[in-house]
Amino acid sequence: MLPPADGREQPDDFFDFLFKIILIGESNVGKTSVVQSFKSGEFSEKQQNTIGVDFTVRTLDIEGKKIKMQVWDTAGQERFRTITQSYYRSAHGAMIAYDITRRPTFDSVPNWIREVELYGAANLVLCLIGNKCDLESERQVLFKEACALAEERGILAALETSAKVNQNVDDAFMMMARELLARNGMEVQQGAQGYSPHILLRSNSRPVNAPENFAEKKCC
Ligand SMILES: Nc1nc2c(ncn2[C@@H]2O[C@H](COP(=O)(O)OP(=O)(O)OP(=O)(O)O)[C@@H](O)[C@H]2O)c(=O)[nH]1
Repeated sequence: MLPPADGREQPDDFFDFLFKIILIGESNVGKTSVVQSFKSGEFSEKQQNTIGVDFTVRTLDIEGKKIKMQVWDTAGQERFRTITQSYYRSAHGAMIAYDITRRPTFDSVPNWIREVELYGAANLVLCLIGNKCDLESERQVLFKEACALAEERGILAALETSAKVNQNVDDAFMMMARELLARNGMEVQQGAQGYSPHILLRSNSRPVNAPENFAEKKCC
């Protein structure tokens, strides 16, 4: 959408880019909490399990552009799988979340990648999110394991987040937005040098469903 040329105030729903991001992963890994943290910075210990799909919107300002992030928070429970799959196709980016304190939620990440490959659009950008990193003493998954998986599968970034203490949540969405802007021909800097040790940003990620030779792979 182009801004009015006469300098009039922009309406609330003005934006330069609209990106649709889907959050997927096993039940109770904290998808709804991450979205809430992104939207309002708030956290609640008690969350209802998501039924189907919930929508949230937040507008980011990146290098003078208004980026509307429409985030689809999906239910992790198996019984909603058919509903949630129908949302993959129109997503520009997908965040696969796991819980760093529950190994099986990380072990199932390849299944979620397969879902995205099956039902997602070409060129969909993928991020991996290890949530609940505030619970360090209960950790069952090392960050380097997530990094290795990201390298192996051509995932844009691996991040450890905490919705509870609002750690790295905004960074995850910012990275996704910047990558999508770059793929839309905008010149944007990722600024990865400022990120924490719980963030791996790969410069040569390969979009899901893109040919194998889209980008060369390199090791950590
Ligand atoms: N300590 C801690 N607890 C968290 C964090 N994120 C979420 N939780 C808790 O984990 C539980 C599950 O969180 P949800 O956000 O409902 O998980 P979900 O992945 O959306 O679950 P489904 O809707 O079933 O797919 C809740 O009790 C949250 O309070 C976090 O970063 N740290």
